[in-house]
Amino acid sequence: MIEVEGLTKRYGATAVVDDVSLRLPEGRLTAVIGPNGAGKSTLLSMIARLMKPDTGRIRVAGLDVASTAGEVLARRLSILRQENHITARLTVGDLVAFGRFPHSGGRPGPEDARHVAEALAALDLAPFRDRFLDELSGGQRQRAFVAMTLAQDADCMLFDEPLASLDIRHAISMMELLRDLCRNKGKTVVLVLHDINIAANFADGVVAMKDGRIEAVGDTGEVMTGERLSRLYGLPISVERNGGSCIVNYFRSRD
Ligand SMILES: Nc1ncnc2c1ncn2[C@@H]1O[C@H](COP(=O)(O)OP(=O)(O)OP(=O)(O)O)[C@@H](O)[C@H]1O
Repeated sequence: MIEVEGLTKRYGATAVVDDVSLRLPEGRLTAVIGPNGAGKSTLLSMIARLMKPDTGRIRVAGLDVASTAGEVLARRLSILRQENHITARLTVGDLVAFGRFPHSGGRPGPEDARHVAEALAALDLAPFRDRFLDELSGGQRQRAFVAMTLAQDADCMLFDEPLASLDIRHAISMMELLRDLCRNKGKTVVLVLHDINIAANFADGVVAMKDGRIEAVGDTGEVMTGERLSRLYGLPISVERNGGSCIVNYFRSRD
């Protein structure tokens, strides 16, 4: 469970996250959607204590994020940010093993090795284990960072645009993997998504943000309506539901 209360972040006079309150229950996959600059990354960064809010409180798995020791928080919460630059020359296996640091303290045991192997296999990366990160394609590198975050095995996992650079097969398989982690292991997964079709088809719940505020929050079917999405993005959008699947159609804003 992630609980956010009255969270605000300002740059000068502009509140880029403006009095946001949210409860994201455990065992659910929540997509955060909204236009560029809506405040999605800022919200995730504050939840993960990478950025200090001006006001507000955040609790993750019952822990107050502002006052919990780093090593305790890192076992409950992981985040993968939008941009990941690592200057050291690391292999995929080394990177994913870093995810175990909060558990292993730098002295990995069999349990750590198991998590690393599982994360590599889940992200289709076993053949790349000994490759250096700068010898991978963009999508392979992105999958390696996601594998590192999974290996951390935190209760709550935050991902900022995890599907960036992924082909459609890997994107779908990553969403299935994250959904299974929620369903079968009770994880709480929150991810910023720009692909609203994928959000509509995989997320249990959606948080729609614009101008630093929550425009809508709730179950995916309630939030992802043509009317709401058109207003959110300022573009004509319709949503078709067919059995269990959902198609979001975008129209050109002019001829
Ligand atoms: N250091 C900063 N100084 C001033 N404004 C900033 C700073 N960092 C971010 N912002 C502004 O905060 C707002 C929210 O940014 P944020 O990255 O959270 O948006 P986002 O919804 O994640 O956008 P995107 O979809 O483009 O990734 C933006 O308008 C951005 O320009």
